[in-house]
Amino acid sequence: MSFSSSESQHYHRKRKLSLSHEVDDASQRRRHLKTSLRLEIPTNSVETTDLELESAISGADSLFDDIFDEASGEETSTGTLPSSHSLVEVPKSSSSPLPLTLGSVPALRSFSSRLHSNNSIPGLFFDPSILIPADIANEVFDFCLKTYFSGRNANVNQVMLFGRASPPPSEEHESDPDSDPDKRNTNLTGLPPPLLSLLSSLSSLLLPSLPPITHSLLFPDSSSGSASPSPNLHRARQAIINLYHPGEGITPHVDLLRRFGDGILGVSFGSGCVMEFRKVGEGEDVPETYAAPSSGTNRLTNTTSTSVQTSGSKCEMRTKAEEGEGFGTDAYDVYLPERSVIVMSGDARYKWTHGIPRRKWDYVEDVTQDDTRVGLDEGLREDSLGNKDASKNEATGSTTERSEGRGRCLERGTRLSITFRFLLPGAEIVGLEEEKQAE
Ligand SMILES: O=C(O)CCC(=O)C(=O)O
Ligand SMILES: [Fe+2]
Repeated sequence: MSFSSSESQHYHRKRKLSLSHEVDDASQRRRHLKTSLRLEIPTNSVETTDLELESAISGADSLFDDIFDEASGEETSTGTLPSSHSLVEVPKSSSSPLPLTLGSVPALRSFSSRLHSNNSIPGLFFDPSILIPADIANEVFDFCLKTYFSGRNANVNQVMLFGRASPPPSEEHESDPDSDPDKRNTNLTGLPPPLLSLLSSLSSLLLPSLPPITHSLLFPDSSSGSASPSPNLHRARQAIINLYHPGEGITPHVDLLRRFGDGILGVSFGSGCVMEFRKVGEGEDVPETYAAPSSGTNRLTNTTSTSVQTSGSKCEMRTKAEEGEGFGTDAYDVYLPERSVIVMSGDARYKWTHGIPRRKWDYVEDVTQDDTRVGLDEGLREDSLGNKDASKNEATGSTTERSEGRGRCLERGTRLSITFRFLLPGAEIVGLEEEKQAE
């Protein structure tokens, strides 16, 4: 199977929890599984095809062959950081009450991060006070649930959409003699209108806070004030939509180095959750493989990563001794409230893993710039969590909140995330490796 991203297509992923298996020996990691993918051409619903794809799966936690997001198993490159983009993120405006980069001014993050490291993550931009407007969030959330995850897709939990690359001026002229900008920016992009509106509102929302070079990385077509042209200009955009039920998470990973460029933009809908960041050690293989959202065992979380362990319907702090040994030196847990936006570029994209622990509750403590706790007043709660109004999450069952010691336990609801990335040249042709393996 192969396709060009210029043909608008999307893939539904079916969760097959029964196929989960634990494999410790790296040589036994590769498994051939039947993975059912539905290939659809969504623009004007031209065609729908069901494919059975024989493919390889790698990683002990993996439930699927992830032809787009997992390495083939041998891919262990540490990647090189594009020299044009070695970043220390410095928000350029002070218009936001909490403009921050992680590590410099984390307004809210889960307790464990404070225990393990105070270092920042260059290239990670996260400001919990920057929230996408509720009406846009609701529209996108409802649209995605209805379009991709209900009815015959009720067992799907991951969908990939591919937007067209905007062609260089000469090609653009050939393919669209009228050069109608409206056409280029809407129905011909391949992404559905609610996602295009989301992108446009994200671009405006982030413009005052992101460094111009980062803004131009994420929104190469917009005028961000960046002096240098974006490396992502004319690259196809991928939107990966993940649906997490309470208790589900995603294995720590670095997004595929050979498939995606720099600049990853993620938005949370429906519920918040903790995202864990871990620095990849010197000489350590970059873990590019990951499991799609699932409730399978996450050994990293269970044994080493958090000072607060949650299970079932309980949220309780664990003592340090219960945490286990082996935790690395650089680690942060960041609570991503619903409607919040996270940006990974530079080191954050290439040298740190991100993952979501599989649990139903997150224990979250508010901290300020100098790591002093701030009061849990209503204003802060509303700003940082976006969850002041408890009735607002009725549809998804999120977010029950309980005070526990020095922080709060937040119950997860159904969370949907949309992550936007750019395909590297050549990465828009997929499936060749998988076809070979299937032979
Ligand atoms: O759900 C999220 O926010 C993260 C998803 C992610 O990391 C991925 O799909 O690569
Ligand atoms: Fe990722």
